[in-house]
Amino acid sequence: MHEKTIFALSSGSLPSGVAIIRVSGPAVADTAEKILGCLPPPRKATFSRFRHPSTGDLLDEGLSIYFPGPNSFTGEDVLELQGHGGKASVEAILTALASIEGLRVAEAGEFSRRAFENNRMDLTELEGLSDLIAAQTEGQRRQALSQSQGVLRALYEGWRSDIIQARALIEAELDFADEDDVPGSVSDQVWSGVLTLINQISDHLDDGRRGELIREGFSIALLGPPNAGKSSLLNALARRDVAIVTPQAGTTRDTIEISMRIGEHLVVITDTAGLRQTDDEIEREGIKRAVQAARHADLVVWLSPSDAPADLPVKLREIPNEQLLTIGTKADLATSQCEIVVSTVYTNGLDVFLRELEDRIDKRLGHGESAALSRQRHRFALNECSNCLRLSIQSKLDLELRSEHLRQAGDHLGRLTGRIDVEDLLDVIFSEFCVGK
Ligand SMILES: Nc1nc2c(c(=O)[nH]1)N(C=O)[C@@H](CNc1ccc(C(=O)N[C@@H](CCC(=O)O)C(=O)O)cc1)CN2
Ligand SMILES: Nc1nc2c(ncn2[C@@H]2O[C@H](COP(=O)(O)OP(=O)(O)OP(=O)(O)O)[C@@H](O)[C@H]2O)c(=O)[nH]1
Ligand SMILES: [Mg+2]
Repeated sequence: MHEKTIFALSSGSLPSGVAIIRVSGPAVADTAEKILGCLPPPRKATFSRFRHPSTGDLLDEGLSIYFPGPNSFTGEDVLELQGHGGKASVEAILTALASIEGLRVAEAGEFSRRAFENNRMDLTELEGLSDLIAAQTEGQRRQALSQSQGVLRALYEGWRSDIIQARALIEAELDFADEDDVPGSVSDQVWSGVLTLINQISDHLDDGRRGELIREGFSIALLGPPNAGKSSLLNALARRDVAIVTPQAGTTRDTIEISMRIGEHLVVITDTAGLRQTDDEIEREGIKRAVQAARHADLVVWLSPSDAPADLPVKLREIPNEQLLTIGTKADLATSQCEIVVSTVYTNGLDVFLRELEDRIDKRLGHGESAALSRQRHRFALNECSNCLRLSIQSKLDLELRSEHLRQAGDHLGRLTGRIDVEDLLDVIFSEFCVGK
């Protein structure tokens, strides 16, 4: 339990219709007495007057809710003061709270941190909560909500307890190794169970980075010869004048990124320098970056001008078919061989193009059918876990060593959910939180 009671404005920026100030910690009951004159009934929204604890001045009136611990968001006693969302009203209440002995302003993410420390949430749920607040698309919202409700926690804790169970059986076998009548079949079963687990983890990892792409954004690179209309298309998609467009070939050099929503998903679209042979040093650097962007993209859109069709250059032929979409541009000037054609002059074909993008993105990212890992941290830990499990099933190794590999495998999952030594990770995770969360 923490000594200090923390408080902060938990609702959004002011002014707002209503503002929610949360207080959490051992001094909550005392705080309620001082500000409200009494402790409101548990878990009931109660109309109250908020008064300054020493002067008795009326500060605001609103609703108060008391959540006695451990049945609260943080697991501690929590008091919510839901007042008017004026800057001065909120300031007056915060100042009054600060004047009470034992209370201090919460740091960013501190309410959530206490929820973690009181075992109300594990690390993956915390990350889900942080993602939920950052979510900008329906896909992100759905994934973050289910993660904050513990889909990954359930999966990883389940695996961890399987490993602990397996290790217990192996340890038992080690203890009885001197006795002649121990059947080998127990450990055979254990190792076949571990093999099943390795396969489950591998299926979970082998998801085309679905969860990470939902969270970070699906990346699309626009490539083509100079003057194909890449920057014009970027501007049309962004509906603003982001990139310079001129009739001169070789206008764009730096890569230019925009973020937008397509269907349920966040997408990052990169405009690039037109590909051609050139002696211009700056342009050459731009082309190098363009090729890099193409290699890192989840989808490359190749723009072939209808009036001067251009094939995909050799250095982009390594890109797999399903990550490539060729479209004809400047459809107003000539007929194109391409199935999808656009014209940014008459804004023709943009809707068909967008629908094709949406289809491809949805196919790749799905609709949150199964639990997907959402961070590289998860991928690293699961890979480490899996490596240890693979070592543990090597029958030529000493049984004691194999058991040790099992222990390490379990520890990697424990770090993933925050059950073991994660102090260093906490600061990283909470740095993403805002004050009041
Ligand atoms: N006013 C308000 N709205 C809010 C929050 C809040 O803190 N205050 N939340 C802040 O994130 C979210 C809801 N999160 C919460 C999570 C748990 C409990 C809670 O009291 N849990 C108890 C009782 C559960 C139950 O009755 O089933 C418990 O888990 O024991 C409250 C809010 C979104 N809306
Ligand atoms: N007729 C017609 N002209 C277009 C269309 N799209 C772009 N243009 C023109 O083509 C020229 C080149 O357009 P950009 O968008 O700058 O082409 P880019 O592919 O970005 O060119 P670089 O940056 O040089 O590689 C400009 O003059 C545009 O106005 C189109 O759909 N139809
Ligand atoms: Mg350009």
